[in-house]
Amino acid sequence: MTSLQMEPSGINEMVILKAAGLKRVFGRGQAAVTALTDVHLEIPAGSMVALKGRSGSGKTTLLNMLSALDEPTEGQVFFRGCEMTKMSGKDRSAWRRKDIGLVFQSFGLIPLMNAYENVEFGLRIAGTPVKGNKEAAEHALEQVGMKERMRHRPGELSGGEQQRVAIARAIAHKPVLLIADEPTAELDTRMGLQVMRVFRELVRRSGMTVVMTTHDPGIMELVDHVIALEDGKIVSRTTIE
Ligand SMILES: Nc1ncnc2c1ncn2[C@@H]1O[C@H](COP(=O)(O)OP(=O)(O)OP(=O)(O)O)[C@@H](O)[C@H]1O
Repeated sequence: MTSLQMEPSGINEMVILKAAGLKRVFGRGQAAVTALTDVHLEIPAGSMVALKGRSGSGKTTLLNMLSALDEPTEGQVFFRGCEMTKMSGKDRSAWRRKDIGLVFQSFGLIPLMNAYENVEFGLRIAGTPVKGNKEAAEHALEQVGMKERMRHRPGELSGGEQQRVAIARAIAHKPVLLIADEPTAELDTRMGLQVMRVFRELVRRSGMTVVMTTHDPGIMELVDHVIALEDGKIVSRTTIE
């Protein structure tokens, strides 16, 4: 492992996401909690990056800033050089729907819908035109190795398979950036590795960028860069050789 320089610089085509001077304070006065402070980073396009840190270190808060689900108290977030923190809420939502896929620890599948219906429904609620949705949903399920099981409901699938369906739902609209909050936390080691393999293939085949949080040291070895947080600050950046 060597130290990774991800200090802020000018607009760089190879940088998909950049954060400059991020700070996030929740609440006011005596009850104020500073969840993030002085965060600068650059995420290289087509890489897998893990944010690590103890519970409460600010990982989810940072992911929420990077995906524009939440706004920083101070600082800026740039996507391909374009400042997201300046955009209106409406424009940010439109950007998120088009360019970002979101994956969560708890899968979030609808129990009464089979795998295919979950993915296709995800496309519909994101406002993707219905024409082409069937092909897009099937292609996404194929990419995660779940096409054969697409008529199965979540209750008939293992945790790892459910998470793969959730990933298919997140990538069906072909986002360039996948943001995943503890995607392997509910899974055993073998299934966690399956999910990581799926991410790796998405990066390799379609050049997607994956930014995820994790507590698991085994998972961290499988990414390209690890950013460690402590008390809301970045304390180390490591490139995995
Ligand atoms: N909406 C909120 N209101 C007040 N404090 C918050 C809020 N969200 C997060 N925090 C606080 O900000 C800090 C960072 O929380 P965050 O969820 O980002 O940590 P985390 O590293 O993702 O933790 P975990 O691994 O447990 O998910 C914590 O002290 C948390 O209590």
